[in-house]
Amino acid sequence: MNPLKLALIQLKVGANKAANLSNAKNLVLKASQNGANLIVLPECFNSPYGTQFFDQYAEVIDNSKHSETISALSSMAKEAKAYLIGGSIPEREASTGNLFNTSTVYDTRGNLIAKHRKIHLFDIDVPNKIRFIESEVLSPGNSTTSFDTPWGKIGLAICYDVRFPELAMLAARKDKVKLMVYPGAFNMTTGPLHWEALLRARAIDNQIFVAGCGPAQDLSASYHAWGHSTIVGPDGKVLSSCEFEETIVYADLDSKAIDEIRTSIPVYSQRRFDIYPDVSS
Ligand SMILES: NC(=O)CC(=O)C(=O)O
Repeated sequence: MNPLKLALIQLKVGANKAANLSNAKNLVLKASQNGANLIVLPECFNSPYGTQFFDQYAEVIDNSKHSETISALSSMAKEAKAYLIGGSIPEREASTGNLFNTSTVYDTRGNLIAKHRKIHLFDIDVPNKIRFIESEVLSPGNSTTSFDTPWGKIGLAICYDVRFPELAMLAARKDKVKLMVYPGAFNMTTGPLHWEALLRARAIDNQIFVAGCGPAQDLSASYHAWGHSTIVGPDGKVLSSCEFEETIVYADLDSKAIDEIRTSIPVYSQRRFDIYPDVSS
């Protein structure tokens, strides 16, 4: 099997949903023309990121009746003939009206094959820096997500979920994922402090590939994103990254690298679950 060519689209997101979708489409097609097999968009890619926007931009995700964004993503994947992780969007659950931060995944024919609702909501208050309380308007998801591809299983979670190592470990050990993908949107406070460190930590913990895809920075928006979309190898080295601008970050992922690091530094098989089977209390 040839390596998986991964493309992270660091999209510039604005207030106009139709423009965001059309911009995403252009860059998805560009990534596929450059040979990408799996293309990723950032967290909240069809709407500005902010609790004040989620209700206005929310869409129902329904297999039989596709929303504007779901239809657009499905067509993009089909036209690109690539797997597509559609960043995330504000989702409205039809039966309850509850809102979620939700990522959807499409195969090369445009079929919706997986859906992840952000499990850990971004509730932080750093004095004089940033206060963001997603739980004021969003409900949390309650399940982990992985999906099959010809390159093996891929795990999916969203942004703040990266801070919780248990999720990636579950995916790596139970689902045997080779790559964990996080559409994200860190900011100018938490980005420089933690973004790359967390992505590298999840890769080193589990000896898998890890990717985080953020939006480009827009200083006229209320939320100043950190950008820095990054792909990390199973040995913890950054394979590819960028800064703040709209761009596409690529890397070729060969699963042989996972076998090599697990053989040379075998922590994957040296874990002592007899000593720490449950650390929840
Ligand atoms: N946007 C997020 O969910 C998370 C984030 O910015 C952070 O953890 O920092």
